[in-house]
This record gives sequence, C-alpha cells and structure tokens, in this order.
Amino acid sequence: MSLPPPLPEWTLPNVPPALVVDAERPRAPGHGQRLIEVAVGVLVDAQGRVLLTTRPPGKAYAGCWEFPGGKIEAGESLEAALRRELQEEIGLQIGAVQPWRSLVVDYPHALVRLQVCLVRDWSGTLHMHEGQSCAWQSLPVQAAPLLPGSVPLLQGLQGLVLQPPLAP
Ligand SMILES: Nc1nc2c([nH]c(=O)n2[C@H]2C[C@H](O)[C@@H](COP(=O)(O)OP(=O)(O)OP(=O)(O)O)O2)c(=O)[nH]1
Repeated sequence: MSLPPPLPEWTLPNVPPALVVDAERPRAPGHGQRLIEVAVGVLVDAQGRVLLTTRPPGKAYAGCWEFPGGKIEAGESLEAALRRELQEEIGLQIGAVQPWRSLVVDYPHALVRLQVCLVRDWSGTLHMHEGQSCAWQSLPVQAAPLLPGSVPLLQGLQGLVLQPPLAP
C-alpha cells in the first residue's frame, strides 16, 4: 500500500487543537490553515526548578509568563531553533536537549504547535535581551499571569519527576 505524500511541516488542516484560548475572540481568515511551529525550552536546574520569562512588550499576551523559545524558521531543526532563540532572548548557550512533547494551541493571533524540549545543560549568564523578567520557579509555580499555552506544559511537568543531572 502506498502512503499519501507528507504534508509540508507548516500546514496541518483539520487537526483539532489541544487547547483553544479566548475562543470568543475573532480569528483572522485563514487562521486555521497555517500552523506556526514554536521551539520551547524547559530549563531545569539542579534543584528541579524551571526557568520562566515574561513575554516582551508589544507581543501578544505581553507580560504573561512562559518558557523561553520562539518560532522555528524555515529549514531549521527544533534543536537549532531552540539554540538560536535562547541565545538571542536570554543569552544562554544550550547543550543537549531532550524532546519532551508537543501541543497545538489555537490563539486569536495564531495557531501554534509548541515543540517542547527539556534542557539541563547550558552555559553563559542569563541576560534578558528583550526587556523580559525571568524567574526560577519550583513546581507548582507561583508566577502569574501564565501564558495559557504554557499551563498544560507546567501541569505535565508536575507529573514528571524532574531529576537533577547525574553528578560527574
Ligand atoms: N516561547 C514560548 N511560546 C509559547 C509558550 N506557550 C505558548 O503558547 N507559546 C506561544 C506564544 C506565541 O504564539 C508562540 C511563540 O511565538 P513568539 O512570537 O513568542 O516567537 P518569537 O520569539 O519567534 O517572536 P517574533 O519576534 O519572531 O514574532 O508560542 C511558551 O511556553 N514559550
């Protein structure tokens, strides 16, 4: 049996989002036809805390707490996108990443697929290049307001044992 040709990575018609945010707000025409791929990094420190940052002024849901990350560019791998975004946004150079899960979220501004990786290995000093705030948070996190799409990720993390890295 021959399989149908794969869809381009950036289109995903008729796939129901896992989460619809602000459903009462209008969506632009064609909104559901374009899926924006987003690389999201969950940095976990030796105490099992995770790094959250606020969304910069001028972006949708500005001021909400999220995990660092951003859109994957055409032709870019998830890992490369995450490495670039974390360098650009928070000034860290990440090592190996562990793909964890993905989640489709329907926002009024965009339909996005979050591709989430756990990151335990990085170097450099945290520097917020886009005017964000940052906070290392133990689970359950106290930071508020949270970006709606990040809430299920935080809930999932809570069920996951956040193991500190093995001692050398
Ligand atoms: N970085 C990040 N984005 C998230 C999370 N949860 C969530 O729903 N999102 C959504 C919000 C945005 O619609 C999308 C990320 O897009 P973005 O606009 O922040 O990406 P970017 O930094 O590449 O931005 P841009 O300047 O290129 O527009 O993913 C999260 O935990 N981290």
